Amino acid sequence: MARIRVHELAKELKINSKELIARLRQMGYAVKNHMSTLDERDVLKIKKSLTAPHIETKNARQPQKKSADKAEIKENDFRKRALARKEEQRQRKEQNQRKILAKVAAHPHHSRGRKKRRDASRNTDEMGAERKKIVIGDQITVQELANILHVSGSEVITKLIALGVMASLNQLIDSDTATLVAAEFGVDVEVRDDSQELEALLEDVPDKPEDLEPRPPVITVMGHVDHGKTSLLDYIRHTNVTATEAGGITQHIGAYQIEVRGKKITFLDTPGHEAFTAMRARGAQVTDIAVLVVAADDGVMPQTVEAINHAKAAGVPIVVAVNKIDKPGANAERVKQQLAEHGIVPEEWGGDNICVPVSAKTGAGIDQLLEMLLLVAEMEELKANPNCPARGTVIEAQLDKGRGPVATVLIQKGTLKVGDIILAGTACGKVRAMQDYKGRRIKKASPGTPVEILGLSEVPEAGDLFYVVKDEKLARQIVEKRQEKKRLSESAGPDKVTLEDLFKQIQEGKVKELNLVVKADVQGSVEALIQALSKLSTDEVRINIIHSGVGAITETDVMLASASNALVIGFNVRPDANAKKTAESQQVEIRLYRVIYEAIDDVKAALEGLLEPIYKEVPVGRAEVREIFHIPKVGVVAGCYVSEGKVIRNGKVRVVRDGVVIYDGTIASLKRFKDDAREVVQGHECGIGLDRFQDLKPGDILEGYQIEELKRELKPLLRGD
Ligand SMILES: Nc1nc2c(ncn2[C@@H]2O[C@H](COP(=O)(O)OP(=O)(O)OP(=O)(O)O)[C@@H](O)[C@H]2O)c(=O)[nH]1
Repeated sequence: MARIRVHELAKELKINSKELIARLRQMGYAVKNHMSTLDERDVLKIKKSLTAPHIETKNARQPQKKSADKAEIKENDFRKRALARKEEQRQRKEQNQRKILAKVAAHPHHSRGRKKRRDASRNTDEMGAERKKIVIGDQITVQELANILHVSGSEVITKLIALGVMASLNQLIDSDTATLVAAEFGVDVEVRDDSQELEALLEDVPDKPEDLEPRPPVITVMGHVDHGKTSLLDYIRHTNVTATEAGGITQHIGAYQIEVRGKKITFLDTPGHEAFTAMRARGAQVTDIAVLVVAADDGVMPQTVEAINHAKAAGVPIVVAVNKIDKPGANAERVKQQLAEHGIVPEEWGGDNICVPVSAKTGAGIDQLLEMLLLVAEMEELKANPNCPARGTVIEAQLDKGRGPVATVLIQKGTLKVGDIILAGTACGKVRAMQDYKGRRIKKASPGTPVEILGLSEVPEAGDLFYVVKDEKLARQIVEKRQEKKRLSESAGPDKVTLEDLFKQIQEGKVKELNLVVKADVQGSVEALIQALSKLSTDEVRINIIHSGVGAITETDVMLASASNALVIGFNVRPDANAKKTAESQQVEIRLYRVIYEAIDDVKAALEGLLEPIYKEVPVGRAEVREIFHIPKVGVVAGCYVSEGKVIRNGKVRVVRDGVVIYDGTIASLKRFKDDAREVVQGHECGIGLDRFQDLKPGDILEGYQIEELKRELKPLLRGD
């Protein structure tokens, strides 16, 4: 089925992409940005619903509104729509209430009071005369859905299983799935996610070309250990910053700026591709140009290759500084040759990469290097609009005893001013004070500038994006929603590609490239794997080996995979302890193999959709109901005999009467004599209470079961080890 991108549809509908995205999200479509795709069927539905007249259009047509400021209308659009919806909902609720009361009034027993009235309303629902409606966000945990549906968690899980979705109580399900489940209970769902509407307010609006002005490039220095990254950064700082400033740098922040022939260059002060990729893994892209430092006496080393691949994966241009040329054993030509083998071809050899021989010790070549950075910046046409509310990225942040949360931020567009209301991650506040990299108090900061700010409510994380927003109330609302989301999604983890769900994501158009990081014990295996895996590319999805190397899987490999949404394939190697930990926290899939063709087969099977996980119901035990007790306030408890296996409290259970399943739910209470028991094994008697089921009879059979995800017959150990 043909797919259309959101921005194309927006163009067709003559509205801007941002507005369309917000509308689509309100309608329950999980669109990420203007490049997200929609299938034809959805497009038809969307067109139909968006071209239908709605409240705002009506209002806009009223003559008295004509004079209203269009820009203001747009700005308040989301709020207005939310208010209109709320009002509509309130009216509907009132209407329903009236209907229900009218029905209750017609009911002969209505005078019996409240309880009856509640029952009456429930009956009306059950009869289908009035369908209940619930309002949910774009995702919800199984337990929360069960709560608002007033059913047990296990009932929701059972419905989910029937829909082919395996989820535990704490797991998040999307609104589409929740809608299907609710429908099973005769309940309609309205999907309304304020947080998305709020977040949409933060979305970047593309600037008009005439508003853009050149901004300083932001540079990260990378390279193998001891090749001179820190020395180079220090040399540049001292010759270009300290020497001109009496007293030098009083306040050291995570980045600094220099000026070359009146043009500024911003250097990030944490060298190395690890920090660079860690930021990227958080969704922040701050670096414009990578300076790859290679010691001329040592040549290309493993971390040089890593740095190259990390920069390439980020699509950042690389300028090579061939360092230590003052040393006797220096051989810049050999370095260039080695670099060419890794796809970094010097300009003088017809390639794209500028290589500058330098010495961080004597300073030779450094001016030329800076000139070259400006040249590349010019070619990259690095521009930003300085005249809009500021936004950018947190470079580093910490809690200062005296000053509270302190964050170094890089302004990426707009101008940040003292007094602005900003939010970053789950922190917000008013900018109380700003300092530049020299520790000087400043009142405003323009794009490309690193500044240290005070005034945030908590310490944000490096890599958090920051935004200036209109008012503190809005900032707090967004932060609250984010905190809520964070709490909810902690159990679910981020949406990463796994081999298991690769096919699904390909089908949904979410994945067009499968990025892989390949590690093996020897170079021969690395090459064999790369060759065979690369050949698996299909029309739908391209296999992209973003990094490969010999040796254990490291934390850096995992961060790179996380930043690039890649899987890690290890052949005869293991992840080290940090890599394992990071893989867990970042939800990166590491697949380990001992036979090359198994790795190939797996990826192939995943591409063809043959790697679907398999779920199986596993019996746990059986109990027979011998006697029924009616216990006041508790309800029905069945005196049972465990005839097979065991019975587990909170376990799933089915009630079978005369071979027919009459209940499917959860064991709510389990007692052995008078005491609560976690489980009761075969040959013992126990008391069992079921969740929301009272109709037990002697002779009923209780069948306990569990749902297990079957590991496929994969030899390798998956995800960690
Ligand atoms: N002769 C000479 N020595 C250099 C040059 N650049 C750096 N060094 C020396 O090389 C060693 C390592 O330099 P660093 O700047 O610490 O290297 P690095 O890449 O930052 O190292 P890590 O932070 O450990 O990754 C130090 O002893 C420096 O003095 C250079 O251009 N010439």
